[in-house]
Amino acid sequence: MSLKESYEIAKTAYEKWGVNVDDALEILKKVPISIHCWQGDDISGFEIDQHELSGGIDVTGNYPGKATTPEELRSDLEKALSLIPGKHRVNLHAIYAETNGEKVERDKLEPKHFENWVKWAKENKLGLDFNPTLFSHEKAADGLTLSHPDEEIREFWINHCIASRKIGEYFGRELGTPCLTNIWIPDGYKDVPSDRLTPRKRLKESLDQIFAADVNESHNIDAIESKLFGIGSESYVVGSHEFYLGYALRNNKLCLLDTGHFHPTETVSNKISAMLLYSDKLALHVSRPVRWDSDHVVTLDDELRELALEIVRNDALDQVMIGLDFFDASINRVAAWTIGTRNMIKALLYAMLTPNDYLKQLQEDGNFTERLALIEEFKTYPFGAVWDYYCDKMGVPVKETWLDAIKSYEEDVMLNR
Ligand SMILES: C[C@H](O)[C@H](O)[C@@H](O)C(=O)CO
Ligand SMILES: [Mn+2]
Repeated sequence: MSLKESYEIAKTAYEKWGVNVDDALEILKKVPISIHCWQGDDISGFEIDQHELSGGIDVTGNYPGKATTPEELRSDLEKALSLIPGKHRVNLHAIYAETNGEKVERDKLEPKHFENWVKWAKENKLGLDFNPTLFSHEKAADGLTLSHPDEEIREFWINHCIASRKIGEYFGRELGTPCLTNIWIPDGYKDVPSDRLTPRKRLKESLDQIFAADVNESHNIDAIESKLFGIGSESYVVGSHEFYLGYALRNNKLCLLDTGHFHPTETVSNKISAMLLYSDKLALHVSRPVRWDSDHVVTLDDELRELALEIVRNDALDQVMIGLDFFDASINRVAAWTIGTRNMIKALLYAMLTPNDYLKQLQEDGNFTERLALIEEFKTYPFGAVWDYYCDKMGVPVKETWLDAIKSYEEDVMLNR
């Protein structure tokens, strides 16, 4: 049976429940996923004096072929993008600046240090997002940055964040699509603190200074990312969820929810509807925590589907900015991007092929038997046939055939580095 024939059969099955499959594919095509560049080089970046990864995060594995230059990283991203249906965005960290062999301190970074990325994004019709890098640096050696008791250190990181917002503004202006500039800091303590309030007061003041700098909001959107704990900040993190939720609501900033940054039994899918009642927009770092914030490659698991369902059934595709955040050095890094991003898109498609209005009505009517029965039956509806047809229509490999492209690229390019 051809892809088209299987698709037509699947379409009939979904349409019986009022799902317009063609419309769903049209909508899906326009949903951008922000793909994080740092999966390609284990968050090393291209600074002249490379620092060891810090900030309580870790990349494990030594799979060969890691990108070590901006050209290699861009080439790897292009390969992954050629295997992923749709038009997407690329998310950069400040450590991916290109400074022509010159040492430029992070607080002195300028748009010109990202000209190559912008040129490349234009050529590939991509939007760019950005993050200041407040880790892997001697001024973050004790795990404190924007909440540091030392004013000079705080000042350095405040200036880095302001510089980053200006770089974000430049991306947005040049590319005609606003850049999401997201601030994540590692600040916290290994052991039980004797004062939780003072560091939070300092972080609040630092953020106020960062956001006081004049940056055009139509080109740059500010986000702040919370965390529960990291390696070395097990007992206390200054930028907790409650801290940033309060700050974002009061100051009209976006909260960025990383799916690995909460208690293991807490789910981000359950937070979206609550937060959207009070904020117009929020952002995601979709990751897969395994026992801790391990940043495993995103799989099509229950929580990913639930996350996508919450975005789709609440009509929030324009309100939730979807980005990814995982890093695995134990497998081919281009394959990691491809698997994780295809899964995110698959989850959105799955959500769009669910008869959400009907299921909502069943709940309103108190018909929980039919609600559960249908949710379960839809898990084995011919979703795969629609996905395969979509990939084919979008000109990317169908099913696992994309692996062939990875194997050739690994042999011809990655292993020769
Ligand atoms: C590279 C990091 O993952 C990123 O900056 C941050 O978003 C994070 O999730 C830290 O745990
Ligand atoms: Mn994150």
